[in-house]
Amino acid sequence: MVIHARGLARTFDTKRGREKVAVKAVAGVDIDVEEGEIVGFLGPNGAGKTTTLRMLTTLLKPTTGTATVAGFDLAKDAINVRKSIGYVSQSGSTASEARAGEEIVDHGLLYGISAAQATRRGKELFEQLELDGMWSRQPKTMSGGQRRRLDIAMGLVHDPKLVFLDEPTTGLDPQARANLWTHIADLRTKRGSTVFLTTHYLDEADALCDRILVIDHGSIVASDTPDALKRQVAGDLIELVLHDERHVPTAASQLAAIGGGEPVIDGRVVSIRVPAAGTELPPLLRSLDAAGVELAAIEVRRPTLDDVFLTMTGRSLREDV
Ligand SMILES: Nc1ncnc2c1ncn2[C@@H]1O[C@H](COP(=O)(O)OP(=O)(O)OP(=O)(O)O)[C@@H](O)[C@H]1O
Repeated sequence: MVIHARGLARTFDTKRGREKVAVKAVAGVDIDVEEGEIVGFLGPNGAGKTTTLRMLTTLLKPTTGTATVAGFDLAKDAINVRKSIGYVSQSGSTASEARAGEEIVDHGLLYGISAAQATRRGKELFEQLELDGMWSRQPKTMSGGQRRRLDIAMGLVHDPKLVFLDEPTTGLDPQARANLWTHIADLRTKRGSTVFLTTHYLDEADALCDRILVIDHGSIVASDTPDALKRQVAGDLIELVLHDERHVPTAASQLAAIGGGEPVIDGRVVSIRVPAAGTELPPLLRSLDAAGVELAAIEVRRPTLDDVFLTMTGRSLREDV
């Protein structure tokens, strides 16, 4: 287990007017992450994602709870935790004046590797992350996507096996996001890294993550593969468009027989949600045919993570950042 956290909690004391109030940012979470997994940590604004990440990366002390990260105890051995992980924060960490290569080497020195080692690793990472020719460039002259990849290179210069990425693609255009997804997936396939990332983007979690943890109001409300989450909450939608409205009752009773609840009827369209449409369709089509029900069209729609999120938290994720 690369991350094993139990009851991790953090309360902040803040002031509301003159009154002192305790804000429970994270209310006691259990997190297990296996080696080689890419895990997405999702939740609406203020749900507690960054606070959890800051605790797991030793930047913030938990109020209560315990964790081992990369095999070291978070409370007793923070130094070794820090040496074993990479952390790419939301804002990035590049100072604007230095050259990209210098920043990488400085970062390596910070982690206790030699300048020669940091240069070698840095150049290798620049190649892997499509930053060839950028070694002597100032980060402020780079595009958003290039700067984000430079942030990631900095987080990887000491060759950590566990990488934390806080909203890695926020603010990038769709093409740069898709490009970064490839690089994040490569971290696992080419380097065997474990990746723990926070995101607001459901499509990102869906495309990239083996497993998704959903946090809401400081508590984890779901942990599963994207597919299982979608099946669990929403189910697939089967929609039959009939040639003849007179066949609606027959079609409806056959859909009801699948056992997914009451079919919804709208003119010549009869639909139902079922856990997994793939296995239901062949027998359904045969029995509709046998009953003489002619179809004009059939549509199957898989639920999106959006459906899942809305069902679970009653809130939608901020998609526009
Ligand atoms: N230093 C702090 N002092 C007081 N309250 C804080 C502090 N840091 C976070 N909080 C509060 O804790 C809660 C969780 O914040 P956190 O930043 O972890 O959420 P998040 O899920 O990362 O949100 P976002 O998606 O906006 O980054 C919020 O209510 C926030 O206002």
